Amino acid sequence: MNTMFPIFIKMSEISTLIVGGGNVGEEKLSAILKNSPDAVVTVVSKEFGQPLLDLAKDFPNVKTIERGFEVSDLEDHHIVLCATDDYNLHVMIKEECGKRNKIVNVADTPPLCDFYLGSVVTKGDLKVGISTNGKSPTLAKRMREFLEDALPSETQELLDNLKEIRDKLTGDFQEKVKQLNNITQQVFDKKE
Ligand SMILES: C[C@@]1(CC(=O)O)c2cc3[nH]c(cc4nc(cc5[nH]c(cc(n2)[C@H]1CCC(=O)O)[C@@](C)(CC(=O)O)[C@@H]5CCC(=O)O)C(CC(=O)O)=C4CCC(=O)O)c(CCC(=O)O)c3CC(=O)O
Ligand SMILES: NC(=O)C1=CN([C@@H]2O[C@H](COP(=O)(O)OP(=O)(O)OC[C@H]3O[C@@H](n4cnc5c(N)ncnc54)[C@H](O)[C@@H]3O)[C@@H](O)[C@H]2O)C=CC1
Repeated sequence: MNTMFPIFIKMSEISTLIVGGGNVGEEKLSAILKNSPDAVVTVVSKEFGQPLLDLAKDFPNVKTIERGFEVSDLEDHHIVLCATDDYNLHVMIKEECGKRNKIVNVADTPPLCDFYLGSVVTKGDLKVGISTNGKSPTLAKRMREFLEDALPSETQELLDNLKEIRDKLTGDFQEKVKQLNNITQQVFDKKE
């Protein structure tokens, strides 16, 4: 059983720290920015790979700091992603995050993670997050590809129409729920 609880975070409202600016750091930054171009991210790394620097330069809310990690780096951030090649550093960061009530992801060490990244299917405003409980990131990727193809291209139009209807509905909460359930029932019935 997958007991993780998925949430959708407004990455512009919180501050994220990535430790390590090599390949894995670039992959994690890229995953964040693909979803949330407005994310506020600081990357601290002894050295940076060129791909990360090339990516970061187009995003004013992404800051790169070229030096080793310092425990004080944790203070200004809500979530932390570790992507260095130093396992002992990751163990230390996990421990220091615990003391400060910060949540941490350690890319290649699931037991040190408080949260996992997921595969993400996006159709306009619709977003579906996928987790395999850490069992197979490759299956998560394949499921994303499958759902990207399967979801109808009119999904955004449907959402825009429903938003318009939702804004115009009157009556009490129960009545609105009933009307919206009826309307969406018709949409899904038509597809069968
Ligand atoms: C636990 C987790 C923690 C975390 O990173 O958050 C984790 C851990 C590990 N990943 C590893 C390897 C790979 N990861 C990918 C890809 C992705 N990995 C992602 C998430 C997660 N990866 C979290 C669990 C998610 C879940 O619950 O399913 C995705 C979904 C999201 C993202 O990273 O953005 C993204 C797909 C995005 C997309 O395309 O949709 C590929 C495939 C590829 O790149 O094509 C491979 C190689 C093939 C393979 O191994 O499967 C290894 C072994 C490292 C080694 O061998 O040394 C570990 C460590 C371990 O498992 O022990
Ligand atoms: N590259 C990949 O696709 C995968 C890598 N891994 C593992 O993930 C880890 C990272 O991989 P890569 O990103 O490829 O390595 P990398 O060597 O490209 O990047 C590691 C980065 O961490 C930085 N760093 C090291 N110590 C630091 C410290 N004390 N403070 C701040 N920054 C520090 C380095 O300067 C470097 O930029 C490795 O342990 C690797 O085995 C696991 C799965 C896949």
